[in-house]
Amino acid sequence: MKDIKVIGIPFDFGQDHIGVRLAPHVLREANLIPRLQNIVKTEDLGDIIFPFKLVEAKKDKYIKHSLGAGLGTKAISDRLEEEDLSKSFLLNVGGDHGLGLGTIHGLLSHHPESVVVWADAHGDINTPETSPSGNFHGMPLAFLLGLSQHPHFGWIRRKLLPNKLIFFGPRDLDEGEKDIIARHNIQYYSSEDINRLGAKEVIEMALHKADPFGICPIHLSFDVDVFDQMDIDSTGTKVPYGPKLEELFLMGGVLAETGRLKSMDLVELNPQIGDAASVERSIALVLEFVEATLGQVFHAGKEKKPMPAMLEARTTSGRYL
Ligand SMILES: NC(=[NH2+])NCCC[C@H](N)C(=O)O
Ligand SMILES: [Mn+2]
Repeated sequence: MKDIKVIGIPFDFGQDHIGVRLAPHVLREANLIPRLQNIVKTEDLGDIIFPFKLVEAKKDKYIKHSLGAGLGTKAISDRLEEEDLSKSFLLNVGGDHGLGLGTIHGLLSHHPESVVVWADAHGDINTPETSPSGNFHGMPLAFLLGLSQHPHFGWIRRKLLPNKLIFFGPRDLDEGEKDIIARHNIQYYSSEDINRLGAKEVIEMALHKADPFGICPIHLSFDVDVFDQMDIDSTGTKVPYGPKLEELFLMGGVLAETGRLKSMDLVELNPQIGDAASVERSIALVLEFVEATLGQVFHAGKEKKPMPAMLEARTTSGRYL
């Protein structure tokens, strides 16, 4: 890989907060692009444009904003499909996690054998029928695996195989999700597993099971709510008992060191949640995670840079005392 391509995806049809659509903008304001330029040549492809959420004329019984979610994810997939990614690392900056249907569907056209690591406090694998909330950001994986049908998602034509999916850090699963995960035998490592077995060991074991020959490209779909709620404030669906900061940074590093990490979603940062200081801390932490992971993708084995935002989060969170 020669360079990084960044695409902003202010997709917010997956849940009710509108602040997530501001994240690509605030991350650029916080110097996302120059910081990546320090690692390797980086091109900002700009944003995919979506209409604002409208009050739904007729409420869908199962999926809120289903028309926006269906058309929006199709637009994302089409956009990524036409992009030349042969020499580039792709960073998709969301937006809510519903966009993962679009990004991964689009990426599967380039790398049909991809392994997907879903780092998240949640499963995001509800079908419209099992979803307790009707929020599409809790459903993208069920569509990707071909477990859900809906008229606004009739465009879906690729499938992610359940054995290519790895959950890292989930701790808030709905009953229907637990069923789906068990039925399809999907790899699942909770914060407790990670703590007990070690982040490096867990991720290596998981990759080995998903891809025994170690040849498949890897996509990391990183929901910032995978961080413990004490470590990050500016996200819409926080959950306690997350993996430790070090464990998450290590996971990013181990994926990078395989040499096969080709793309990443960064989702659910919401700069409208939390006071000014915690918004600033959240942004700094997220940027540092991206920087540390991509630093390892392009300069594996080199000495790591100091991580002030992580240390700051450690001292303010009260979790590591
Ligand atoms: N990407 C997220 N933050 N997802 C939260 C999903 C929460 C819950 N499981 C639901 O289906 O509504
Ligand atoms: Mn998620």
